[in-house]
Amino acid sequence: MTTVPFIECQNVAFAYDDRPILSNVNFAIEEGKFAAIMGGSGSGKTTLLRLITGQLQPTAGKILIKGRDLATFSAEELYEYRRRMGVLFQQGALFTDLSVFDNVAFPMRELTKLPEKVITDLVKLKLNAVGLRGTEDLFPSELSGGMARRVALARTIALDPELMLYDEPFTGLDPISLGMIAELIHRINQALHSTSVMVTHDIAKSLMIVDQVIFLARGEIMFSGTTTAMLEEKSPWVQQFISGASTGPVPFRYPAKMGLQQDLFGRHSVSAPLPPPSIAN
Ligand SMILES: Nc1ncnc2c1ncn2[C@@H]1O[C@H](COP(=O)(O)OP(=O)(O)OP(=O)(O)O)[C@@H](O)[C@H]1O
Repeated sequence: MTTVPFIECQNVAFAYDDRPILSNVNFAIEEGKFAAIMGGSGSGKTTLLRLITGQLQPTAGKILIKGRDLATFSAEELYEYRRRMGVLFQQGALFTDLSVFDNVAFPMRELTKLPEKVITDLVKLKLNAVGLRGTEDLFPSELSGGMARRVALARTIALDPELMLYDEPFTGLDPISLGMIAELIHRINQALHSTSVMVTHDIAKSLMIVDQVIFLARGEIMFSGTTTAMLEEKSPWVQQFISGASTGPVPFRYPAKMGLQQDLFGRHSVSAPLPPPSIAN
C-alpha cells in the first residue's frame, strides 16, 4: 500500500514579480520524516519554506499537503494547518518584553482555550524538554544566545505541532550551543514524530539528524535523496557544497543585468576599453 506524503511539491515554480526564483521543484516528504533544504545563499531555500507555509503561492505547479492542493485550502483550513505547525525562525525571535514563561505560554494562550493551570504545567514540561526548567521568570535579555534559542524551541513545540519548520536554527551559535540545539531538535523530532523541514547551511550537523536532503542550486533541485546518497553524490555542485571549497560551479557573483563595462560607462559603451586598475591615491 502506498502512503500519501505529508508534503509533496509537484513541478513548483515561483517568481518575485518577473524574477524567477524556483523552477521545476519536485520532491516528497513522508509523514514523520525529517528533511533538510540545503543550497548556497540566495538559492531559494527560505522562499521554498514560505511556499510550504502557504505565505507565498507557486506561480506554477502544486504543493500538496497530505494529498490536498494547498492552493485550494479555505481560510479556516489554512488557519488549522498553520495552527498545527511549529516554526523556528532564524535567530529564534523571542518577545523581549515578556518573561520566558510568557513567551512559551504565548501560543497556548493565543491559539487554545486551555486553563492557566494546564498552561503552567505545559510550560514547565516544554522548558524541561529543552533543559531550561527554572528559567520561567527570566527575561530574554538575561539569557545567553543558546538559551534564548532553546526557549524559542520550547515555544515552537508548545502545541505539539505535526509539522515543524526550522529556518537556519543554528545561525550565530557557538559550537557547543549549536550541538545542543541540533541534539534537541533531533530528540524533539523523535518524541513528537512530527514531519520536519529544516533550511540549513550546516551540513555536518544536519546530516546527523535528518533523513533526507533537498539540495537547491539556482532555484532548481540539484539533488534529492537520503543523507547517505548525498555523501556519495558525485555532482560537482553537491561536492563543492559538502567540501566548502570557494571555487567550483557555485556562482560567486550575483547575476547582474548588464556587464561591468556597461554598468560603469553606460549601456552603449560595449567597446569602450576598461581603464587599467588604479593604484594611485
Ligand atoms: N520579498 C522578496 N522580494 C523580492 N526578492 C526576494 C524576496 N525575498 C527573497 N528574494 C530574492 O529571492 C532569492 C532567493 O531568496 P531566499 O531568501 O529564498 O534564498 P535563501 O536560499 O534562503 O538564501 P540565504 O541562504 O542567503 O538565506 C534571492 O535572490 C533574494 O534576493
